[in-house]
Amino acid sequence: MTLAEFAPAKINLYLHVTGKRGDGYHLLDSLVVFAGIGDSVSVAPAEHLTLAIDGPMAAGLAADSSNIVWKAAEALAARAGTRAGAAITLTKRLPVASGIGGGSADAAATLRALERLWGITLPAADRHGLALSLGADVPVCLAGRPARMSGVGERLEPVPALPPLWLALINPRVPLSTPAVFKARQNCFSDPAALETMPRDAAHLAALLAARRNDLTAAAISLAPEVATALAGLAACDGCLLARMSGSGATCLGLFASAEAAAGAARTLGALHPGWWCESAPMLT
Ligand SMILES: C[C@@](CO)(OP(=O)(O)O)[C@H](O)COP(=O)(O)OP(=O)(O)OC[C@H]1O[C@@H](n2ccc(N)nc2=O)[C@H](O)[C@@H]1O
Ligand SMILES: Nc1ncnc2c1ncn2[C@@H]1O[C@H](COP(=O)(O)OP(=O)(O)O)[C@@H](O)[C@H]1O
Repeated sequence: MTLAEFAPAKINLYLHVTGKRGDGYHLLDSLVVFAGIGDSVSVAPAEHLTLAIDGPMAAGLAADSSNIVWKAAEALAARAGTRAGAAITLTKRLPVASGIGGGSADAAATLRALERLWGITLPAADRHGLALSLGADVPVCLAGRPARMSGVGERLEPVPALPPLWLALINPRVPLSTPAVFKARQNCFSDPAALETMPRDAAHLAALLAARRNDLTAAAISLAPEVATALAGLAACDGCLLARMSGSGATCLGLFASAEAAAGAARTLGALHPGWWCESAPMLT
């Protein structure tokens, strides 16, 4: 018996840094959605824990206890008090350290898959705490649906229904470390900016988002100037309603009202920048 879970890319449609906690973690306000492109995690019964990694982005990722998939499995086993093992396979399609939460999505998919394999149902608060202990982005990835994320990532609220939307996702293949980007930013803060109106369509959503920002963009560009090139390239594509960086970068997203327009942008930028990761996908609603 093998059980598989999809680990979709996490996209920050806006990301405001609203403050800083005493422990150095930043307070955020973000509209988080998921894309129909991602990694996958499959699990099968086994006596011990093992991890194998395949897929186009597997290179350089260690299949040992430093991998967040392994950490998620160990943390769940400890919390549930089980000594069961599992043979885990991670198929890595998302670029590593790229602002689209690949590791967080993998951790969340691992928790979901192992809960099924091991027959575990944790109380909701324990499950949430376990996810947060793995990373600030893991709770939203575990919830797996569009949400307003605040606090350091622990507060999740439902958002108004979002219209159909397609994304071009462009990564210049420069890994960016999340702590390094937070460290490089100017020490100023934004107001929270929840979406209060239900967007009529993709263009309306883009207009609402245009009044918001990703507050980590300047810091990411200071470390990886290619981010600015990706944003300008996306903005110049036919049908691009908004170009923005996701998370701490370097992946940038273009918002489009059709699958064809998003795919066209990914093709155009892929042809201009061989070696960049240029994909398109629907937003999952
Ligand atoms: C910035 C965001 C936005 O969604 O996305 P990514 O760029 O990672 O995809 C996330 O908050 C990242 O979440 P995640 O990658 O899980 O962060 P963690 O592993 O918990 O923390 C890594 C480091 O990032 C910084 N950090 C993270 C989250 C936060 N709210 N404040 C922070 O200052 C801290 O320096 C921390 O040591
Ligand atoms: N399964 C995993 N996938 C991606 N990165 C992982 C994984 N396990 C551990 N990591 C480490 O986590 C760091 C953050 O990676 P990732 O989650 O892809 O980035 P981001 O937080 O920018 O979206 C990387 O530097 C990588 O070494």
